[in-house]
Amino acid sequence: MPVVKNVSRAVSQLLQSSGCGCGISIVPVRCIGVSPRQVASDASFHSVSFAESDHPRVLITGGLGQLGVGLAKLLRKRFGKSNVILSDIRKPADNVFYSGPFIYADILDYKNLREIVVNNRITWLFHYSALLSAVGEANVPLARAVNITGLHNVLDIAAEHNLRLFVPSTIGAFGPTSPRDPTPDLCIQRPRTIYGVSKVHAELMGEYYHYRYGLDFRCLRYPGIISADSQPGGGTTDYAVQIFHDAIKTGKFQCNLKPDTRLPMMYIDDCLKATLEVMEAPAEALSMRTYNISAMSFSPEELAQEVQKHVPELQVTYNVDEVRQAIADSWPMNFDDRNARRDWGWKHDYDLPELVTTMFSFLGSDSRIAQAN
Ligand SMILES: NC(=O)c1ccc[n+]([C@@H]2O[C@H](COP(=O)([O-])OP(=O)(O)OC[C@H]3O[C@@H](n4cnc5c(N)ncnc54)[C@H](O)[C@@H]3O)[C@@H](O)[C@H]2O)c1
Ligand SMILES: C[C@@H](O)[C@H](N)C(=O)O
Repeated sequence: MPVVKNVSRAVSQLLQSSGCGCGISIVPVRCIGVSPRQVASDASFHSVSFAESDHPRVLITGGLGQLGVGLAKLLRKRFGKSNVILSDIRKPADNVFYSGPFIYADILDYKNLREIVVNNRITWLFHYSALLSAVGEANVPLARAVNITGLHNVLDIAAEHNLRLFVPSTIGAFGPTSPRDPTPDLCIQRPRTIYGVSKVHAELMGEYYHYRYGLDFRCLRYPGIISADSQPGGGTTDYAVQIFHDAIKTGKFQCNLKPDTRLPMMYIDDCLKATLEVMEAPAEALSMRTYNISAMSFSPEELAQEVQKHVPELQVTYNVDEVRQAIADSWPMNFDDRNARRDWGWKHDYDLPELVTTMFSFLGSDSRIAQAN
């Protein structure tokens, strides 16, 4: 198949000349065929001005979840609206659809994904599609397909087209035999969820592709992320978002984790800032390809106390979900992120009091139960 050979040779030469230094960069090109699908072309986002071409051309997969829309907003501010394409398999809300390019992309459809990357001349890919910890345990075959098979598709396309690839990992990539307080970057990782297993797999595969094929793979292990304008997608740390909504709406919150369950957490702005920073960091600054990032660590009772400073009438009860509790009990309590701070200057802005104040100012604490009564 001459086309395959030529592409393989060309990409290989490109990688070697980009100085990955490994000298064995035969990219894992899959059989190139004619894709049955054509991505609808949108003249406004295919015509790129000279100035815009200086910026990366970005694709975000799984972009309609808790984190993707915020990431698109941040990247569009930096690289221009038309240079950042949000994608998912779900239908976007009007405000998302009209805020910039959106495209359907199923990461399990290799050809469709490749076509999007080629047609839109993508150079950076943020791979956000995943099933999180609790929903993953409820549907292991689907979690395995999306989190592992989907990742394989993304890795091959990224290597084949010389993309810079960001894949988020998680505190969930550690397990009960990892040191939990604090958890360093490099230690034993034996997670007990399909989510955690798939994320360790992603870390290892990404690093393998980096050393084997020169793929510019970058990965951060996120703590539980807290956001005001987007809902979490079925994880163990979701309670830390729900408490704000319930405090405002009903003044009552039922927590599905025990009061003293301590987990690393982060406000979304810090998470997205770190993601952009590590993607923009010069390659020579990165002594590793997968970093822990940390901001704060708290338990439900500590979060409730801080929330009660804003909503003193909040009543908190506990009704433990055994699946989520077992997951939380196997995860880090504190994250050691010294390597990120040293290598590329990571620094968080939000501790617990700032997080809670920011959440209430975003959600409008004035509209809390007092008004509903
Ligand atoms: N939110 C957190 O607290 C947190 C913490 C650590 C790591 N992460 C990681 O960050 C990433 C984004 O997290 P999130 O909270 O936005 O997740 P989310 O569950 O809210 O969103 C995931 C998105 O993936 C999409 N998806 C599912 N199957 C797909 C498929 N076949 N093709 C394309 N898209 C598909 C879903 O429609 C959904 O919109 C994930 O990889 C997650 O593991 C998140
Ligand atoms: C921690 C993270 O990966 C996600 N919020 C979960 O709880 O599954």
